[in-house]
Amino acid sequence: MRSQSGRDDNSTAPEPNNQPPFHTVERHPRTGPNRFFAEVYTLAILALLYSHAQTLPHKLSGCALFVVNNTLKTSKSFREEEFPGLDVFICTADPYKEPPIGVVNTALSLMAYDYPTEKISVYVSDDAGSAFTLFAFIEAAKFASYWLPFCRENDIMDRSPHVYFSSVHSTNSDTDKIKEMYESMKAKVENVMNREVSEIYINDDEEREVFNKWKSGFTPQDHPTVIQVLLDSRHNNDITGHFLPNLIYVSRQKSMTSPHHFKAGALNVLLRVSTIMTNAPLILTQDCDMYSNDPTTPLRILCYVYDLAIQPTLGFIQFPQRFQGLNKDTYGYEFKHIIRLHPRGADGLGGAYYFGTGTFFRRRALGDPSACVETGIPELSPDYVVKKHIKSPDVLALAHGVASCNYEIQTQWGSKMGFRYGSLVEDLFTGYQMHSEGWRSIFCDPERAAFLGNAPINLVDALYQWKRWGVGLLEIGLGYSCYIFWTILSIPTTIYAFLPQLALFNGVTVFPKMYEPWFLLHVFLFIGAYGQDFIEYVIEGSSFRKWWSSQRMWMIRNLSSFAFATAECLLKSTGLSSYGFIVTSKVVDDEQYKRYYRGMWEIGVPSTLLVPPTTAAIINLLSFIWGAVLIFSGGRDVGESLVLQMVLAGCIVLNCLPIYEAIALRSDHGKMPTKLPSFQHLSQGLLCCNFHIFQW
Ligand SMILES: O=c1ccn([C@@H]2O[C@H](COP(=O)(O)OP(=O)(O)O[C@H]3O[C@H](CO)[C@@H](O)[C@H](O)[C@H]3O)[C@@H](O)[C@H]2O)c(=O)[nH]1
Ligand SMILES: [Mn+2]
Repeated sequence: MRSQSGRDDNSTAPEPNNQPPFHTVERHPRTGPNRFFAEVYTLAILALLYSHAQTLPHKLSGCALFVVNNTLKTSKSFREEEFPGLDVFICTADPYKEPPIGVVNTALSLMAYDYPTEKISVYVSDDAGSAFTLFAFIEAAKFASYWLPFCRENDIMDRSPHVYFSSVHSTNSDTDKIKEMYESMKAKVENVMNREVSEIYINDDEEREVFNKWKSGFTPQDHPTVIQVLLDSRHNNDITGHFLPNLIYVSRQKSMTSPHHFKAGALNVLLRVSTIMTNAPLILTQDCDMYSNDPTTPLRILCYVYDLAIQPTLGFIQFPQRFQGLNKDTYGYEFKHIIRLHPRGADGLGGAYYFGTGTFFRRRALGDPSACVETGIPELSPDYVVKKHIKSPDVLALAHGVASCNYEIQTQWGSKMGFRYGSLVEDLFTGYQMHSEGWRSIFCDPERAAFLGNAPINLVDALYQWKRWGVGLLEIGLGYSCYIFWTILSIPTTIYAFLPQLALFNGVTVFPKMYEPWFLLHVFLFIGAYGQDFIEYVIEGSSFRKWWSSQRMWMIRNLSSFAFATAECLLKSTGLSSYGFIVTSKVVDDEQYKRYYRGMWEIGVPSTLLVPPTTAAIINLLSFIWGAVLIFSGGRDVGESLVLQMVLAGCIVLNCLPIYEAIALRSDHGKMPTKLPSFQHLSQGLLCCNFHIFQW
């Protein structure tokens, strides 16, 4: 454990006064059965290896060990003046994939937390350096002075205006008025995207001066730092005279010649800028689409932060990344295992992973930048008490300096300090490194989701997102969690999706026959993995349909995203390829959304990522039909020897039903594009099958 010197800002826990505990630790009720199953399953796999059969893909499932419950019963014992400051970091990177009005909604929902407003500072990192995003936030700052008191006075839970106005809500003249204001802000923010931020949108000289920076040669990849304090809690009040939170727009300097390290780089800039401006001991990192769904969330955090028993080593508190509007969850984004079940288990093993969003950090756990010999800036210390005004020229000059693209050269940023570089899943990597340094984390999963975001509603977007995660997991290496094996599982999955089927074409048996002793082992491994997965989904309150989507996407991801990720990593290691962070689109097209809501697959655009699943779909269907012909003509013996291959091909065919539908039965824009590169591959595949058939 790293030593912690100096007084921790959070250590002023209120007196216990015989109050109930802040939170309790319980053993998960399914710990025993889960462990037993894991042991039996491991033995079965060893038996399989022993039998020299090939590895069967299976899902590693976490052993839930402990659950940490928290309670708000004691929140009354805190005095508001004692609440620690909270710096909120919101990242955005592309105004076309992440429409500014969405980012604004996220920011407003967080600014409206049930927390002393003057203690909240919201920092927006704009990696695209977009005047549209800045413009949107200038408008949001004005709207906030109406929205925050409205939320407070009406005690509303949905504090993202978009969510509130889209839901069933009471209507009266106040609501109508504020809705009108929101709609007019939204229209302005959306209209400006179709042109540029011209004179008609600029209100005063200060704004004109800022937008002047966007003239000559300013591009998303090459531009100077822009830091704009849009709200300053010491001077800006809402319409009822209450303080407003600080709101600061930050677009770090970018240059074509300096690496920017994607989101981790953006977060590190915010870490430094915020240390200089507000230096709150608590930091919340948020993706731009993950809005707050529960205004009391920061109060829950205090239940952990103030617990003296865990405080010395507490690094971060993680909330699950939950998504709204999943409906039939076509692309398996309920993530029961990754975001709910496994972190609970990990809680009993030193702490949940960092998911990149919905995470409250203690600032000191991210390192002490002032201790770096190279910097020597006392204002960067986690213990530094900010006295200067946030808009003072000194503070702004220093903040611009630490946001420059050369600042990190020859420092420990990204290696020993802040958010870590070196993986496209910087979140998991940072959490892993913090755990290795001795920090622990806590998973907090209240019934009402603390945050909700958007999952992709397009198959190709989903596959690209998974490919990035696959590459990131491989970059981390084989040291951390079972998730690293996910990418590698693409190799056996691809083998299982093609090899037994090609053997089926030739009538060759690759699995044990029905009455052979190893047959039952295969059946157990198959039913055991799927059965446990299913039971956990259902016990956790999910539906059969969602479980089915999740297992189907597991297969598709392995054949596509993870297979490409593995290939890409191999190419990169030979110097033939490089990769970047492709931002997932958050744009919601109404037509696409309607089809998604009906549970239809949305493909529409050609992509090489679709090639392997499409080819697997066709090969499996043909081999299943051919196998049926063989069994029909060959009799019982042939049936007994091909049964496992038939079951495998049959399951893959069932999983691929939406692909057949998208190829042959649909005419809408979401169908499989006819120019898909797979058809060339497919014909090669068919030629190869014909060859085998011919040989047979
Ligand atoms: O150069 C970049 C690229 C991305 N982002 C931001 O990073 C966030 C996550 O990007 P997104 O495209 O939404 O990726 P997801 O795959 O949905 O994100 C998941 O996976 C990422 C790691 O791959 C984590 O950083 C995220 O927190 C986690 O939600 C967004 O707010 C982006 O604006 C940046 O700020 N700079
Ligand atoms: Mn996202």
